[in-house]
Amino acid sequence: MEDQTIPVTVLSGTLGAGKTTTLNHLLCESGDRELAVLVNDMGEVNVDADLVAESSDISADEEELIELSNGCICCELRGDLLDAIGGLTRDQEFDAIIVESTGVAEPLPVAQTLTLGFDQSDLDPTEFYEETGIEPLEGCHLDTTVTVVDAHQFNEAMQSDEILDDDGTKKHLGDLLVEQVEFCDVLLLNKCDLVDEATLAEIEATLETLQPRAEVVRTTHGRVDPDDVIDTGRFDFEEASRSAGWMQELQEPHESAEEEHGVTSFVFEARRPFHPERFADLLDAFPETVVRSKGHFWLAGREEMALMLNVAGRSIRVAPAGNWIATHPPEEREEQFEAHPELEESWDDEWGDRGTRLVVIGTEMDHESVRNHLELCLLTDEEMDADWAAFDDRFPTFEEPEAVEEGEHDRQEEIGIAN
Ligand SMILES: Nc1nc2c(ncn2[C@@H]2O[C@H](COP(=O)(O)OP(=O)(O)OP(=O)(O)O)[C@@H](O)[C@H]2O)c(=O)[nH]1
Repeated sequence: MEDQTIPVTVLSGTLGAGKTTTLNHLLCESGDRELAVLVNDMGEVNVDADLVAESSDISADEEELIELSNGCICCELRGDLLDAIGGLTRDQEFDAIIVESTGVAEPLPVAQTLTLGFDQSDLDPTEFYEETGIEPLEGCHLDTTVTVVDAHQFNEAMQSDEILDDDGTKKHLGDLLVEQVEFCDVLLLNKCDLVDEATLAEIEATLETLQPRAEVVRTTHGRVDPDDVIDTGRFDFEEASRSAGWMQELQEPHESAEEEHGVTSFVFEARRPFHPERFADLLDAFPETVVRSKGHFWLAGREEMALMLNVAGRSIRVAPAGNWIATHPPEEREEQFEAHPELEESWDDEWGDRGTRLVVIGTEMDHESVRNHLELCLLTDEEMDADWAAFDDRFPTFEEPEAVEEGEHDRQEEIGIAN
């Protein structure tokens, strides 16, 4: 059923991608639609809000332009974001609300705040309300999440070593870029005027592989048809959380050799562990043709815990991925078998569920060579019989593996040995 409440669109995108330009275009082209906008800047002064006010007929003194400064709406300003939207829906008659995030904001926590705040999901929001003191909002719904991608900077950003600081949380530019691409309904490939057709087609193919569910729209100076990004009805939290290309690839792996503009992928699987020193060496010099890799792996000497590899451009992170089921008490193991029969089928008599499953997505990537590199990191027959604890292991040590959930970036540690 169509939601009759006010649709909210969230614009994300790295610094300078063209979010403000797109917002201005939407304000100019909104026609009969009354738009309210909410602009988030990290600094004390909201430069973007001033720019929006300057170049459109909307004014910061009026109710329809709200600034949220000195913080980030994906972190400490989550409550302020909901308060501001609550104020807009209570006091004024608007047809749609647009939220412009800062260039370092992660879209998932923003969407989570909005879906919980609007009580739009099946998740239990009680804890969230208690933590934030927020009342559930009525009268609006998260409708479309849009990521603006700078076509001119895309390849450079993916190869960049630049580290961004989002209020203490450090992350690579490529990592943030991939996160923004993987979690959205519409991708605006902006600054198309600065890039040739072949490069555009290649970036488009990468974007479609990273996020197969999103609509990709090419734009110049953010000139998008407002109907493509406002009141589209495209957002669905559960679907958005599951739709990243790497996740789909892990669920239904297929070696995609039929390349589209050189973008291909494969799943690497192994039932013996990586040698910690050789795998660390490989991550230190990971093939540049790999754009994205994600999945869990087994490191010799870490028989309690699975580790998660997260490669996005030049960013390489390793985080705990929970204890192997083989370490669980037998009754819990039985429960897992009932819930996931395939687990029992692939169970190893000696090692249980321990193993490696990584999706690897790349541009002009030599599958054989990347596969070979990974295979050479696996323990040899001789090493399988050696004392694994004696191997040189410079991966970080992690505590409390069970408590960590994928997506909780603040607990993920920069690997330190890569880059
Ligand atoms: N050539 C070209 N320039 C563009 C295009 N879109 C935006 N720009 C320019 O790129 C610069 C950054 O654009 P903004 O809209 O401010 O980017 P933003 O994403 O809001 O940036 P932050 O708020 O700093 O994160 C401005 O100088 C724009 O005029 C485009 O399609 N082509």
